[in-house]
Amino acid sequence: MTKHIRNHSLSNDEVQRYSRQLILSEFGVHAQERLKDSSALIIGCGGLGSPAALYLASSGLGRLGLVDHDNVDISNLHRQIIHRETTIGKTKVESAQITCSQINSSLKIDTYNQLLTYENIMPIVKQYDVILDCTDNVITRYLINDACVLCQKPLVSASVIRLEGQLSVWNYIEKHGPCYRCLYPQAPPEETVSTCSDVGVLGPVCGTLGSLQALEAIKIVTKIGDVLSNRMLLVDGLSMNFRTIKLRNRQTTCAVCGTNPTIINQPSPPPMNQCSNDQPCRKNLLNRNERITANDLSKSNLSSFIIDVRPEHELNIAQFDNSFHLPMDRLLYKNDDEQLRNELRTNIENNQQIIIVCRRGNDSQLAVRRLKELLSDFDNIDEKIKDLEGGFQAWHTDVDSTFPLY
Ligand SMILES: Nc1ncnc2c1ncn2[C@@H]1O[C@H](COP(=O)(O)OP(=O)(O)OP(=O)(O)O)[C@@H](O)[C@H]1O
Ligand SMILES: [Zn+2]
Repeated sequence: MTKHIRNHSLSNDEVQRYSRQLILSEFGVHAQERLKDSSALIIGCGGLGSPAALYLASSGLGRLGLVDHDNVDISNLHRQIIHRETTIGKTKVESAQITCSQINSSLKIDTYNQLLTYENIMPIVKQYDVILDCTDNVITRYLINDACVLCQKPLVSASVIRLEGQLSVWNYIEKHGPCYRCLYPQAPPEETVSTCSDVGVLGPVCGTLGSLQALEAIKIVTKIGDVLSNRMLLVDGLSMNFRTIKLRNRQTTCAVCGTNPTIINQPSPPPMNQCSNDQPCRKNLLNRNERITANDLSKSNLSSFIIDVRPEHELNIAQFDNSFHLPMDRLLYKNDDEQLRNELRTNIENNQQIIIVCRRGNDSQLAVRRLKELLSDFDNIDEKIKDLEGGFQAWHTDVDSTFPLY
C-alpha cells in the first residue's frame, strides 16, 4: 500500500468537520491550523455576541473567552440566538457556554461573569489574540478600545440599533489603522445615545453584524483577506443598502494611540456624570412632588386626565382606557402649540389631575416639563400635573400584572 503524507497537523476528524472551509483556496489547511492555535474574546453575549460566538465556536478556533455580567431574559430570545428558553435566568456566559460546547466539544471556553470596568479589563484582554466588542453602551466602547490599544490587540467592533448597523476593525497594527478614539476623541453623554431597550432592534440585523464580526476575527487570526481597518461598513436593513466608507487615519494626537498619549497604563475611570454599567441612566428630572407612583395613582380618588406620550404604534400593545394620546414627537417638535392648548383646554376638566404616562417614566418627565410651560395659564397647573413614576413598567410591576410588560 502506498503511504500518504500530509502537510499539516489536523486530525482526520478535523479534516472532515472543517472540509467545506478547507477546500476554499483562500483558506486551506494552514488557515485552519492558525485558527486552532488562536484565541478570541467576545465581550457581551447579547444580540451581536450570540451569532459571533456561534460562528467562532463552529469554526475550529482554539479558545474562546466570553464576558457578560447579565442573565438571560425572555426579551433577549428574539435576537440573542445563543440562549434558549431553558436558560432563562442563567448567566448569559453560562448559557452561551452550554450552546457553544454542544456545537464544538473541542473548543476551550473561558467564561467571565462580570461587568468589565477599567479596573478588571486589562488582564482579561491581554490573554486573547483578537477582541470582539459586542456590547451596547458608550462607556464600555471606550473602555474596550483603550484596553485593546494598551494591550496591542485588534478590535472588531459593531453596533446595531433599530434596523441599522455599523462594523469596523480598530487598532489593526498591520495596516497602521486608527483606533475608535482617533475618530471619536470624546464620549458623548450616555443619555444622548439610544439603546435597543429604548428604541428597539430587529434580530436578523444583529445576526448580520455579529456574523460579520466573527468573519473579521477569523480573517485577522488566519491572516487572509482584506481586514475592515480604516473603513466602516454601514448596513441599513430596511432599504438593504450596504456601504463601506473610508475612515480617517490614525491620529498622532489621539489620547491613547497617539505620540503623547495621556491614557497610559490602564483605561481611565468613566467621568462621574456617566453611569458605570449598561443600565440606562434613570433620569430624575422631576422633584418628588411632581411625580406620582403607580400605587398612589391606583388608590387616588381624584379624577385623572391621562396623557399617554408614547408613539402611535406602541399604543397597539396596550393602553389605558380613555387616555389622551400626545406623542413626544408632537409635543416637542410639531410646533402646533396653539392647537394643542385648545385641544387640552376642551378635554381637561377643571377638577382633574393630569397624569403623564410613557413606557418607563423617562419621556413622561420631559413631557411634564414641557406641558408646564405650554399650559402655564391653566389653573394650578404646577400642582395638578404629574408623571407616572416608572411608567407602564411600574404599573405592571406594582399594580396590574396583566398590563403587558415590554
Ligand atoms: N461593561 C460590560 N461588561 C460586561 N458585559 C457588558 C458590558 N456592557 C454591556 N455588556 C453586555 O453586552 C450585551 C449587549 O447586548 P444587547 O444590547 O443585545 O443585550 P441586552 O443588554 O440584554 O439588551 P436589552 O437592552 O434589550 O436589555 C449585554 O448582554 C450586556 O450585559
Ligand atoms: Zn487612537
